[in-house]
Amino acid sequence: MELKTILYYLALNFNFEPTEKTQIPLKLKYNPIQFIPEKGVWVKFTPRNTNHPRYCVKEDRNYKKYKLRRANVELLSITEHVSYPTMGTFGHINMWVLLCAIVVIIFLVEKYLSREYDYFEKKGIPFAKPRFIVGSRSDFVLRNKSILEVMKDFYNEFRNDKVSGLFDFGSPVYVIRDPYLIKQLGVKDFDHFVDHKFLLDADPSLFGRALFNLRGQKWRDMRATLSPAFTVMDATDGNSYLGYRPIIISIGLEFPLVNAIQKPSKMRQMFELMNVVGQQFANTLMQQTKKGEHSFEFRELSRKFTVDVIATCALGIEVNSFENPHNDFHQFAVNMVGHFSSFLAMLKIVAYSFIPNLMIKLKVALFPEETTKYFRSAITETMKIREEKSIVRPDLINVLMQAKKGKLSYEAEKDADKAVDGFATVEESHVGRATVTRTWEDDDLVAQCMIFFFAGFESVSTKISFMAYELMTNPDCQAKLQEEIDEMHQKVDGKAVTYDQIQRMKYMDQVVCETLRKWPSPAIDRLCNKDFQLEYDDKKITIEEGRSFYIPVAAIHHDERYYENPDKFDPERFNEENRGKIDPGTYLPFGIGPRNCIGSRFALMELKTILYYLALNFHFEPTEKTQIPLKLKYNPVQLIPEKGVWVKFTPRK
Ligand code: HEM
Repeated sequence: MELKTILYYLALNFNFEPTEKTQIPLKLKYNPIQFIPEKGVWVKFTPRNTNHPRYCVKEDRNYKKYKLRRANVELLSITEHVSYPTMGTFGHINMWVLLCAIVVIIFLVEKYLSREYDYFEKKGIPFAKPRFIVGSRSDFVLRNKSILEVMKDFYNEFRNDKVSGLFDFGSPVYVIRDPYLIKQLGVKDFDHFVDHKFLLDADPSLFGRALFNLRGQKWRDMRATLSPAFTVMDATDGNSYLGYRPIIISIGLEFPLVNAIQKPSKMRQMFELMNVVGQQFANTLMQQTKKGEHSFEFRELSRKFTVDVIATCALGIEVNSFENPHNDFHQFAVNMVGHFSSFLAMLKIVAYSFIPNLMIKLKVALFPEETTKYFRSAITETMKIREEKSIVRPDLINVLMQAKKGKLSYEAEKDADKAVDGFATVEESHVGRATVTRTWEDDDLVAQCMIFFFAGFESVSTKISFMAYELMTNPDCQAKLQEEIDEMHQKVDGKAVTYDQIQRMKYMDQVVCETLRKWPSPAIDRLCNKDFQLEYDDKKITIEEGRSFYIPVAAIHHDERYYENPDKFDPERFNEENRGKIDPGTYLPFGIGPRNCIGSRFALMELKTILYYLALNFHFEPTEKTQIPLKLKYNPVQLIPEKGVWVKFTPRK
């Protein structure tokens, strides 16, 4: 009936003719279930010149495309007297073959994945019971709980066991929850557990060459190459530093001019750049509020800050994403996060762990080719211009250019410098302090810019939004923070703060530390690269090469044995008196040991800078869109607010 109806009205209204795109004779593409024209059926519709009342074809593009196309196949079949039957018996046979093949494949996959389901049982270690295909990771498919809840469930199931097990699909993974063992495996016996579990170094896109994904000696060399960029001490870079003052005079920002004789550390130099972005951000927000726009989704908003920070500090590009949200860099960043958090990307990551050889053969890349291309050309072009014009700018590109020439080395921090940093900062180990002689290819260096770009803007903007949420819902904390900020503002006479001044703000550090405690990365992981004898209580077990473990950071941070009333936001946990009582094995926002977060100082600096300028200028309040209490959406990599964090900014008097 449908066919006849559409045929009636179309033929009533139009003449049908082939176009230059029409495939004549029509060929079929392969489809086991039905006949489908290989290149569709292109038809030119010419309205017929008759006096009948016309049927009006709906001006909906999809409707037209779909309905007309379907009708045309049948029209051709009728007018040309060519019969296009359904697949009939043959089609059904094919369908059954297909279904059987699917069932057999599922059966074989399950058989393959379940081959090690007795791994922990044999070792006498308690473990989360595996389920069909997904092992213990049904969260990955169901996505009905946040990763914080998933981690807490694993953790609480074996509350009193120092070590337990779970199955990432078919692969057995240890879960280490005892603070002493965490320190042992993460720091003391680090040489057995150098790399991450997911073998993404084979990813043919630039991402595979990024520090996070490198393994073994290559990782050690790259870590040592990059670490001078993240110290607070001066690095000997062989360049005479002439002072740098970013040119953003038009909006009348104040910032200290770096002294030409005293050569500041890389971090301090980068802070100057960040400071400018912080003030610029607060100024633009102030202008928006004057125009009557007060409420913003804070994660989205703070991404604009972090994109600008990372663009200037890492890549030497100045953009104002708040004023110009469609700039290439901001768009690129948003697309990159979109790709990374997609289900497809997660599948690729998992596949790289289980079938790395096949993935390498198929050259499956985590990020699309355009992303890599765009990034590569932006960085190499900048490096080329700098080389040609002898431009020296205190940013990561400069560090990488020096690293390429072998002109960088790490200098130990003075104790005084260490004291300046926030409590959460993680120290660089002997690995990062080593001298490197390896020559890097351009792509190796570009890849580091890419990971800094990615890590620097996405993880930080998410943490900033949690911080804003906590300050809105804990107005006492907000008031106390503003008191400290106002004091500092008076002390610097309304000018910009310096790195050391902002780092010495105690309550601000407490707020940041507590935010990172309550909303950390879900877990960190390590891969065993040589057999290890693990001894605890009366047990002795061997963790074999190729096995891996998780440290369930988020669950540890929410364990009331370490943090009383863990769901409460309480910056006093990190005051002078209390912070000394915290066991480092129970506070891991930036990971642990030589493989910890290389950007911890940078991240803290970003968090504090934005907090300083925003809390100095605005009160944060919830809007009717703010989700209280905040819920998390499912994401296997990080904690993300389900409905964002809506904030109303009211300018302070
Ligand atoms: C608040 C923000 C951030 C948090 C919570 C965070 C957290 C982490 C964590 C938990 C790890 C894994 C550590 C481990 O396995 O022990 C990590 C690694 C890493 N992070 Fe961050 N990060 C942040 C910001 C940054 C920034 C701003 C950068 C760069 C500018 C950065 C660069 C990296 C890199 C390159 C690694 C891999 C290190 C390696 O494998 O040697 N992160 N981060």
